[in-house]
Amino acid sequence: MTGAAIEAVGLGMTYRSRGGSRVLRDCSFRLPAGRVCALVGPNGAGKSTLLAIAAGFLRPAEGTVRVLGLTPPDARARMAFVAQDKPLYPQLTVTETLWAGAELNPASWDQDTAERITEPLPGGAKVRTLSGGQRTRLALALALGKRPELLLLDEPMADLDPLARHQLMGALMAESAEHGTTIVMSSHILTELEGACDYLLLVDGGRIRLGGETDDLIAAHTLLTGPVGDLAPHTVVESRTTGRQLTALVRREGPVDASAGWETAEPSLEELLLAHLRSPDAPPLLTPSADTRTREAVSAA
Ligand SMILES: Nc1ncnc2c1ncn2[C@@H]1O[C@H](COP(=O)(O)OP(=O)(O)OP(=O)(O)O)[C@@H](O)[C@H]1O
Repeated sequence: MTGAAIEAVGLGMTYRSRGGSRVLRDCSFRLPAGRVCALVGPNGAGKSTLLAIAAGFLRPAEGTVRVLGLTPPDARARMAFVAQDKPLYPQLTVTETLWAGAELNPASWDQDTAERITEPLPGGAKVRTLSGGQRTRLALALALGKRPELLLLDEPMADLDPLARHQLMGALMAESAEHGTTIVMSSHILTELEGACDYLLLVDGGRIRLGGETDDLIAAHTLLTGPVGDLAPHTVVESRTTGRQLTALVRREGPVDASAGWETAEPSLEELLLAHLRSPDAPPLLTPSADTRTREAVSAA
């Protein structure tokens, strides 16, 4: 699949009850189709708001968002959204919920996939009697059964036990690999994302701080440890000194000065994210595939 699954330009959002203060500001990014994207950021960063806008449940105050090349409401039939509170009909049973999924999505419904996900649940159990994790399983079954091109998941794994998390993560990965489904998954559990997601969006304070291929974002950074010294010309994300010892995360602008006596290492995903979260003034970084200006520049040339 080619093209963008999501393309946002200058997205801004306010909630009236917050007196007009911005919860998203000037968010511009592109998520190429077919990627499994981790949406990370601290509590209150704006992740759920961003997902709800992409799903067409909220209208942005500023800017535009295109989903699968369409406005979010027009793209709804081709995407699925599992919100944090997993809204389901409490009076329906598990089996009836899947029937409803089939009725609502006659053209695309995949009963086998949905049943594979709900397999451990008793079909006759009413939704209102299910545990939080069991409801999550059913909500994911509905979403995957729809066979969407884009799957938006807001903290999907938070209430699942480790085995269920492992199994459902595997099902999501298989779905993406087999059908090219784009998946966006918000989470605070970095270990769950590290091996699974090949794309990353870091939202912090309503802004996009990092966006792009996880490997490329990691590779653009270097951890330096050694004697205190001049870090120019590199872009410093975070630097700490203890006595005469320096620890810094930088974006390399050319080779690292061999005479400075620094040891260099590639940061882990966690080190990369934590350094950015501790340094809100570090400049944002979008790889070319995530940068909406790249295509404008290419088409203008
Ligand atoms: N319905 C609402 N009305 C008013 N303010 C809201 C509403 N929903 C979210 N907010 C505010 O918008 C900001 C972003 O919230 P959002 O839920 O998008 O963050 P998040 O990154 O998903 O957080 P978390 O990781 O805690 O789920 C927060 O300051 C929150 O208080």
